[in-house]
Amino acid sequence: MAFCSCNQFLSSTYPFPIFNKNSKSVPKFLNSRVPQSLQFQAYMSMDQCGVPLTKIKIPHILTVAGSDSGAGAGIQADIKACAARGVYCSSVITAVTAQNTVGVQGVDIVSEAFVSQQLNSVLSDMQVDVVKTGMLPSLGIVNVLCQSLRHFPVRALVVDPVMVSTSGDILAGPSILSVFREELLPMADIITPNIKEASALLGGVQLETIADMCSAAKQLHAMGPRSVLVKGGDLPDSLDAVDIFFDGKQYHELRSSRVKTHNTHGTGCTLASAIAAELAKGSPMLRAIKVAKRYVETALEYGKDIVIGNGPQGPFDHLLRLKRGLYSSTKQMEFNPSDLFLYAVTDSVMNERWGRTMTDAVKAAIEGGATIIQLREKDADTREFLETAKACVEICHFYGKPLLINDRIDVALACDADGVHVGQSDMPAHLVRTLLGPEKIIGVSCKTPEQAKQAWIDGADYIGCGGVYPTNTKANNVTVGLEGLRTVCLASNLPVVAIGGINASNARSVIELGMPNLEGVAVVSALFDRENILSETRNLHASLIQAVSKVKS
Ligand SMILES: Nc1ncnc2c1ncn2[C@@H]1O[C@H](COP(=O)(O)OP(=O)(O)OP(=O)(O)O)[C@@H](O)[C@H]1O
Ligand SMILES: Cc1ncc(CO)c(N)n1
Ligand SMILES: [Mg+2]
Repeated sequence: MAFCSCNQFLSSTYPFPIFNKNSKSVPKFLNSRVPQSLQFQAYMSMDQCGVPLTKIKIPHILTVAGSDSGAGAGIQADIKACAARGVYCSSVITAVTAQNTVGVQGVDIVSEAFVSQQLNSVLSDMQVDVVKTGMLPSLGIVNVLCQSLRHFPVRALVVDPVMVSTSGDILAGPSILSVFREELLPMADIITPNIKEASALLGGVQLETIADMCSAAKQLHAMGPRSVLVKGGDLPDSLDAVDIFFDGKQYHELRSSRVKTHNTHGTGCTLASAIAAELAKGSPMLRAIKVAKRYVETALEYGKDIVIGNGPQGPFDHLLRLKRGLYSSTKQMEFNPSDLFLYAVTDSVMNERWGRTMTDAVKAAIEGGATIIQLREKDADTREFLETAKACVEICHFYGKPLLINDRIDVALACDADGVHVGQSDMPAHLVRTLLGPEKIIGVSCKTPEQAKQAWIDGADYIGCGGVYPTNTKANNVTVGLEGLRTVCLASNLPVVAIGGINASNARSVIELGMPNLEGVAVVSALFDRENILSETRNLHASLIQAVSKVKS
């Protein structure tokens, strides 16, 4: 059945018009023979491409700020901070700066008419919750912004009164001060000046102590904003990063440890965007500031050692990810279905029985021909498991083999494993994919065609199917047999690895099923509950090679 396009969809229950409300055309199918109530349900639930029309209002920040070509501050910082804090961010650009870690080499101011046009485009259409302002380089731009805000009121306004970059370059001159004081500040729910900006707004008073910051916050509050945060990132001789929040009644001293780093370019823009993000999610002001400050501190800590540029003040890591590559000895393994050929699943109880360490067992299995390792740990302490997992990642990567973690997504993330394997009662694979991201390898245990189809929809990379034969390794495990394995392979769009009671003598029957997407066998006891892992793995590998060549011939 053909359905009409998205922009003809209007919901009477949704508080905002989601799609083009000017569309007057009546959906064609309303004239067809399908009962109208059914048509409406179908219409409500999917578009012409079969895409579900789920109505979710995303918190939306509009940043009105300047572009920083070095991308540590300005619009670029705002968008990254909003992405990190899980809100949508649109952007009205007021100026384009040529800027790097050394300083600001040039500024090109966008005309007020074009700033106005951008504001109109976004505010007239996109359901903005909170506006956050940064660099507002001309009096005209501040004026058109105030006009737009009066015309399109939003839930909250966060004003970061950007004037001077940390490098000392002027981003907005004294000409804007009067319109700032008279027009913009009284509309703001919060203003977030740093020490220099607070001083400039107050006509040049010196601010050197926390008491000075409190007094400045009070005087700025008298100019009309609902609350004031004076930021102390540049407070001389302060061991902590101290900010003062004044809500008109009470002062709050917000203190965090000062991260020892030169990578602090853009902390102010980032803090203001993160405050806006929390407000858009519904937090009250003080809570929004505390969360935002904690986020800035975490991001600074995370990015304190990164090197970008040669200047005195580098950018940091808004998404807390850049550092990852530096510490892992090798990059994430790319998944190849042939990795499933001889899939070794570890068992620490068996290792104890034979008096060996996990790392020795993993090493022996790989040297014997294992093509992928899964660490399966049911009882160990998390900390002990993590340490073992880290050591095993190193070994596996040394040999160029992927390492997966059974069940424990947290451990997989913490040791930067190549992926995880989950069962039907563990976390659903689509959530695992969300948590681990697009690169990691995800395997799912499936016993039925339905489970196999779901694993594919959920974004898994492979299916583990079993128990093929009865096994003691897993209690109460249903044996699906070779026939069950065949059914799952036939139903699956994904590569399959067979598991359950497989060893060197019966592996051949599994391979001889001849299913094109059956890539290999997974084994526990046949390798690890034996005296010599190396020779057992070699044997199994040889049997598999033999079986495959027989199937091919
Ligand atoms: N080294 C640091 N460690 C922890 N927090 C810091 C550090 N430097 C700044 N901050 C915090 O970052 C936030 C931004 O304050 P800051 O005074 O740096 O703003 P700013 O001067 O406007 O920044 P920028 O102009 O670089 O964007 C404040 O909450 C401040 O306490
Ligand atoms: C564009 C821009 N906005 C704000 C700041 C303040 O950090 C900066 N350096 N550059
Ligand atoms: Mg600033």
